[in-house]
Amino acid sequence: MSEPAFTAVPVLDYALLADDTTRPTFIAQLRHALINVGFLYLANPPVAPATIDAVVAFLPRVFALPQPLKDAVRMSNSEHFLGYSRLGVERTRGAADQREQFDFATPHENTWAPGRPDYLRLWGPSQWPDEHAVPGFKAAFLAYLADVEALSYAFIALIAEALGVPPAALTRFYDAPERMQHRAKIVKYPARPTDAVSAAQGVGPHFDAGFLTFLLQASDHPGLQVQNLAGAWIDVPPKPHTFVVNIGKALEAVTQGLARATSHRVLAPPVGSTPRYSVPFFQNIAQDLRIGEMTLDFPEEVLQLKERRGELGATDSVNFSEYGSLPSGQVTLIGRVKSHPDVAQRHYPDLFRQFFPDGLPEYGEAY
Ligand SMILES: O=C(O)CCC(=O)C(=O)O
Ligand SMILES: [Fe+2]
Repeated sequence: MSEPAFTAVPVLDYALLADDTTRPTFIAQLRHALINVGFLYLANPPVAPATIDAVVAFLPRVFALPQPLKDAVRMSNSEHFLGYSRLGVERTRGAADQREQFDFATPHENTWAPGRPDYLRLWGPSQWPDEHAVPGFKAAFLAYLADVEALSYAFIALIAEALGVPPAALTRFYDAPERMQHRAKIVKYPARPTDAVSAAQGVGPHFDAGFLTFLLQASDHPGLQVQNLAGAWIDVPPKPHTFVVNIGKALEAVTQGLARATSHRVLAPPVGSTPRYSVPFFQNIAQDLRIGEMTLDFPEEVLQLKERRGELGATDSVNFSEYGSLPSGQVTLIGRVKSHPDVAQRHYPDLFRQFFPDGLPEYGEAY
């Protein structure tokens, strides 16, 4: 008998890990969520509420900065695709997303040198908004990043345990922590305008890259949806004091599809709504790995759970399918080029021409 397609995203309580009698329950729930859902809520995560609240309180203020201050840190300044993107400039599945965002990352000095692969230019310093205009934001966000980064490493060890492999089977996909960089962004989804039906795409259907995503739904708005095994869209409404955790395409690839990368999207808030805010954190893997050559061996009883999952229905997401053939950094770079053609045109002109042979897609002024 195969697993029925899920109709809700499971909630896992991190507090269960603190006690040896409840820990196995968490691990079993995690195994189920990885294999049959690809998404979970993590309640009571080990990130202090004050650290989260500080970031949440800043969000409306950062987006309310005068436009010239936001444009001063525009993403097209950055070969690392870090910085500010105006509403409508980002694209998913070839259509414009209706969200405004700042991409940041954990601290990292770029060491790319001419002659080395282009994807090694992807990691580098963030562009922070003017400290005088939002005093304390940078410090609050860096504190948040550090805690979620630590959680992301702790969580990958739990995933190894849930799938019956030693932690090193997964941690070998990272460089030394000081050589890694992980990204996070703050996102604002304004209400959809009255006159445009197409503007309902907050972000179109997609998979995430890398290993894990930790998403903070930072306002009380529905809109996030995930696609179940049968292809139906399931709501993932915000739940206080939780992160939403999902699997990236790289983790799916190295686990031979045991851990599912689940297709997801965000619908823009309805006409007249206040804006929705979110803060996704994306855990990367080392850039120069060809993970198609690095799959893992799993215990037979775990592999059988995959068999029981049955056939996967078609999803609406198509991105990051190149992990089998290209270095991981190149896969990420292609994703960035497709999402941010304006940035690519400026910093990666050859790749830009490859993916946009007809030039910049239409979205108002070039940026
Ligand atoms: O804003 C959200 O809730 C999800 C965003 C997302 O899926 C992404 O940026 O990859
Ligand atoms: Fe996503």
